[in-house]
Amino acid sequence: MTDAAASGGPAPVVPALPEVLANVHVVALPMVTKFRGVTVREAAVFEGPHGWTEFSPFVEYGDAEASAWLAAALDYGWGPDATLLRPTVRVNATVPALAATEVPAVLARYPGARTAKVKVAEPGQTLEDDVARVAAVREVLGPEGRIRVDANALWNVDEAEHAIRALEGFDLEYVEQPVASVDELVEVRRRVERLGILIAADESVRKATDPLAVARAGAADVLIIKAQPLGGIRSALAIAAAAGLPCVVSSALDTSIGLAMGAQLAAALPTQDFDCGLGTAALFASDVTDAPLLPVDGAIPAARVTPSPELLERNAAPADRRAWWLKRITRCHALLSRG
Ligand SMILES: O=C(O)CCC(=O)C1=CC=C[C@@H](O)[C@@H]1C(=O)O
Ligand SMILES: [Mg+2]
Repeated sequence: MTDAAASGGPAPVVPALPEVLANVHVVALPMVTKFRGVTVREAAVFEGPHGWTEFSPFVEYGDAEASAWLAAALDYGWGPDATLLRPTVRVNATVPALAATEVPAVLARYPGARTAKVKVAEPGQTLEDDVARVAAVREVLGPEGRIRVDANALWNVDEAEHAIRALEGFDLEYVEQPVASVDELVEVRRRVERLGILIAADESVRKATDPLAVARAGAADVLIIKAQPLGGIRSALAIAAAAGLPCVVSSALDTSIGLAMGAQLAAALPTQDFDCGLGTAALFASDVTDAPLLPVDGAIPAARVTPSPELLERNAAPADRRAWWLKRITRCHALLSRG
């Protein structure tokens, strides 16, 4: 779990449990395409005095890791509002590890996006599949488009070097989490430095005990920061400031309520050199609001989202799943209360 306090972050805001549980809706949102093995995304959304907020750690995460996501939800609903420096945030298209033939249809879901993030290194697929997918994206975006790839730590150092060389001709903006550990990132970065390809760290920031270890080791050129896993907007801003590296805010496959939290984090960063991975409402067949944060002209607004009661009802998770989420919130709340 990320320790926000250890990185100089703000003390968590923890309202009493009955206040948190007073108005929890658990939803199960269908997706248009499988993404990181997920076809139905479960999330808990609830209302604090500052507006609607979201708690949606992936179901396989343990309580210690999930409690950082609860800290984020509570901070967004109960804590102070972030100071926003821009009203909208440019987003990238997110291309799951699909066949190259499916790429044009996926990109069409992100009107105006000039950047695409392409998933690679999917188990059961080959480097040829990745090359074909990236080629198809380059074909649609044209030479001016920006392409980044995300391996989710699934390569070893040699595989990463080999794959990056195979993909080099597509003019990559950066390679996200090619390998798992900070030491391996350092080595891959050293090996591809001469190619002028940047390395970004994602899991090494959001799943690390010390989210600043990457920056200290010089293991990446860019940090991927996510509001929920990093304990909230204020905590993520503190990590970004302490790291001193360019940051790309990305979604956690949140509903539009959580995406708005991410958009506010992005809008509060002092600089924004890269498009953000916050266009993922386009991967959902249904959301919690009639006005989901779908990209328009390649951007989404950095404004809070209020759900529609009809959609909360229509997308409500089954009773056993709702009970599971309420227990999870209760356990994570206990961990946060203990400090
Ligand atoms: O960054 C994007 O374009 C979209 C978000 C995204 O890729 C992710 C969201 C949720 C879980 C992660 O496996 C994944 C990522 O690795 O960045
Ligand atoms: Mg990633």
